[in-house]
Amino acid sequence: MTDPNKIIINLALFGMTQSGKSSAGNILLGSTDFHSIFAPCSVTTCCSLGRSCHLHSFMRRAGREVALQFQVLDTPGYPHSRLSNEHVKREVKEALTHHFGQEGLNLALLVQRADVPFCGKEVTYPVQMIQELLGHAWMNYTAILFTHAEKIEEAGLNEDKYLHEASDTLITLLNSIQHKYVFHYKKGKSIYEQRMKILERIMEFIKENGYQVLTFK
Ligand SMILES: Nc1nc2c(ncn2[C@@H]2O[C@H](COP(=O)(O)OP(=O)(O)OP(=O)(O)O)[C@@H](O)[C@H]2O)c(=O)[nH]1
Repeated sequence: MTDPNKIIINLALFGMTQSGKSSAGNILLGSTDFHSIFAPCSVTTCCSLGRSCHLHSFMRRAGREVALQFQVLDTPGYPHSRLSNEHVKREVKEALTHHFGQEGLNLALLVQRADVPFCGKEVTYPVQMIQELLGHAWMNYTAILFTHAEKIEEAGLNEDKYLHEASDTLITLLNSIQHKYVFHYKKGKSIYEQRMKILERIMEFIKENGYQVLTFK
């Protein structure tokens, strides 16, 4: 029987090689489960699922504290430096079915470096994979997690200015996903504060979507 005082939130990370998926996954989980390292090629080759500890004092329902647990699926970069696009797509599809087939996916996070312009053919590949694997309702279940956001501040911009000056491709994508985005700054605040800021925002998106999930067969 499901425990009414516990909610499991299922997230999947998508993005280009070295966009910061594993690192973002570790922040979300509050762990170092995923192997995250700088490399001039793709590091992650298989999908893997990480689970966070239960988070208390984060959410209340009907006057009672609800424990939240996040499950995060890390995926290989797309495009990948060694694996074909077909291989990566198959791997991710199988992992989604295996881990979230029944329970369902709450949110797909497109992990995108804020310091890499969102233009050209390759940046759209991960979006295409999300569309193919999530189906026609993909936009209700997708948010962008911008990594390397500290570069925005270093350039003397802020989030609003950055988005105002963004490429047409990014603006179109943001419009399709109803402006669901969050910036990750890898400096300043403690890891705990960075984590809470991102989790709060993600929970807002999930709540706005009525806690609906996408299942995979
Ligand atoms: N400065 C900065 N570095 C970051 C940020 N996010 C990730 N990195 C670094 O970028 C490098 C690659 O990060 P990963 O998390 O391994 O990237 P990935 O997308 O999982 O990489 P692949 O598995 O190769 O596709 C690591 O050295 C991270 O520490 C960020 O927000 N700011």
